[in-house]
Amino acid sequence: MKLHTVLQYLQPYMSYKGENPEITSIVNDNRQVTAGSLFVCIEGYTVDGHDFAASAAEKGAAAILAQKELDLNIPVILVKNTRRAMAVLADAFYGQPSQKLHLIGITGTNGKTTTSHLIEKILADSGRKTGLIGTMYTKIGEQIFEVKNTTPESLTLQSTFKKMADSGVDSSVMEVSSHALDEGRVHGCDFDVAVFTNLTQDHLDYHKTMDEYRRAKGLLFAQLGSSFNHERPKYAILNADDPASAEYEKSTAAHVLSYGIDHEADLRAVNIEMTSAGTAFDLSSPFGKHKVSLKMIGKFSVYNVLASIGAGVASGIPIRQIIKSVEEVKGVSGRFETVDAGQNFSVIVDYSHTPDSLKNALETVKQFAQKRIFAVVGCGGDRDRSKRPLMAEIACQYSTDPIFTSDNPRSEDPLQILRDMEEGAKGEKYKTIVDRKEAIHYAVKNASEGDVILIAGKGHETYQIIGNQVFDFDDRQVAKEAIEER
Ligand SMILES: CC(=O)N[C@H]1[C@@H](OP(=O)(O)OP(=O)(O)OC[C@H]2O[C@@H](n3ccc(=O)[nH]c3=O)[C@H](O)[C@@H]2O)O[C@H](CO)[C@@H](O)[C@@H]1O[C@H](C)C(=O)N[C@@H](C)C(=O)N[C@H](CCC(=O)O)C(=O)O
Ligand SMILES: Nc1ncnc2c1ncn2[C@@H]1O[C@H](COP(=O)(O)OP(=O)(O)OP(=O)(O)O)[C@@H](O)[C@H]1O
Ligand SMILES: N[C@H](CCC[C@H](N)C(=O)O)C(=O)O
Ligand SMILES: [Mg+2]
Repeated sequence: MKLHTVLQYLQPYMSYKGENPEITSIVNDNRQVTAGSLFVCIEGYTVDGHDFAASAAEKGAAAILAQKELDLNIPVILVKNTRRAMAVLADAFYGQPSQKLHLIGITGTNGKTTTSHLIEKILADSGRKTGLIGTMYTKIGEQIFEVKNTTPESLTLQSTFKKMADSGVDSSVMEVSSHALDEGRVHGCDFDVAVFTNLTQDHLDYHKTMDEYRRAKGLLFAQLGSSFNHERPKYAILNADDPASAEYEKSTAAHVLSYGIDHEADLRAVNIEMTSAGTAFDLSSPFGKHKVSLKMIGKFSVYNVLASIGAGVASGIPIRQIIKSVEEVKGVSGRFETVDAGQNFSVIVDYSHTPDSLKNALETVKQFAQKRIFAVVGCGGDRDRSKRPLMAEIACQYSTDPIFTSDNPRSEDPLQILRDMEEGAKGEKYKTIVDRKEAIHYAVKNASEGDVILIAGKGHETYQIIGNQVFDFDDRQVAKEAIEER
């Protein structure tokens, strides 16, 4: 594509009449520059991409997109906001691929990964060829690719959509993080269905206040197309039991389908019955009443299933078929996953890393624990500090044997993270074991018949980040070894 062609998409932002080289790729990392690249300089949170412009030019970049003057011997195109311009160019360069897909976005503090997998299964079972983008990986058909972020930046995202469309994918499900909405990583994404799971505390290191966090998540609904294309209707699937939904309903022009348990909703679960083997409920919906019998447990699973049913209905799939699909799901990797090595107590590995998800997980455990509940809990470093004492307090309140340990300390001192946690547990009985492996072994060694151990925070993760080193670490594996050692 010629530089002038690429730039025509930025006309509202700039005018440029210089050279017109061929643009072979658009990148925002100088390490990815090859001959003919357009290098986009992003002012980041840790470094300034403008500092890598000279290196990009040396590596053969054809042009630079910047928001600061740069003195280089290749064309430098100046715009006010490179992140925004990058999203516009990404969409154009890859041929507006999201318009070729039935695109479903999911936002909310907890449940995005789980819900996205449920929706993917519903779509796949109905004969669609699916793609998925989220915390664990990107999936194109059956192929799996590693990811750095839950929601990638715009260039990666749009190139992924193009790969999906090129390989015959017709429907794609993605997690949309609040960071991505705030940074405009999803600008240009033509969502057909936007799903809201819930809003509780997390990420206040980034958003500062709950109001700002709520506003960021709301962008997904505000940005759903505001024109009524009746051949391709847009839907917002909102949680009637979460107060933020009222605001999101006001901010979207899309059709709204609500779901809930405690409040009136289009899709409502009533008569919920839970056992340690599963959850059954009656679904009332505009399409009649249906019995649903899940293999997953917990009230939160019912919410995720209701949200997925909403997305399925909004995707034109018959409700009976949707129910059949969700009834088959055993669970999602690292989410309330049981570790079974023949022991006479339960071990559950879960990805709860927020106060609300930890409380939900422990409340669910309480329903079938016969005696003690061990909660092995840590909090991530370089993340919202204010959730640490809250999570510690919840661990003390909802378990009999709270064990505070490390999650991914990242650049922080693991002992300081534990001290932050301990602030929330004053006067309570708990144990602190900084080494996660030791903490898991301690719980396993001390558990007896009928007890439950919840190992929270790292779920599917197969690593632990301490300082800037990444160590192999898998809670499920470590728990298994500990059980075998008993
Ligand atoms: C705080 C935050 O949102 N950071 C994200 C942000 O990074 P940044 O803007 O700070 O980038 P930077 O590292 O300073 O680099 C600036 C520019 O210089 C470039 N660069 C940098 C180094 C170099 O040698 N050469 C070079 O060209 C970079 O490519 C970039 O263009 O933009 C990057 C690209 O989109 C993200 O990968 C990065 O996520 C980091 C890894 C992160 O930890 N983010 C977390 C907080 C996050 O976004 N989490 C949510 C999930 C939350 C949830 O699900 O609960 C997510 O969506 O992942
Ligand atoms: N609907 C829900 N409401 C509250 N808690 C939930 C819900 N669904 C799952 N959880 C809890 O939250 C944990 C994380 O779930 P999941 O990975 O699906 O969320 P996520 O929103 O994708 O998280 P992340 O923001 O880290 O990507 C689960 O392990 C479970 O304990
Ligand atoms: N998406 C979340 C995942 C947290 C997982 C937890 N294990 C941690 O490292 O804090 C985040 O980036 O904040
Ligand atoms: Mg996720």
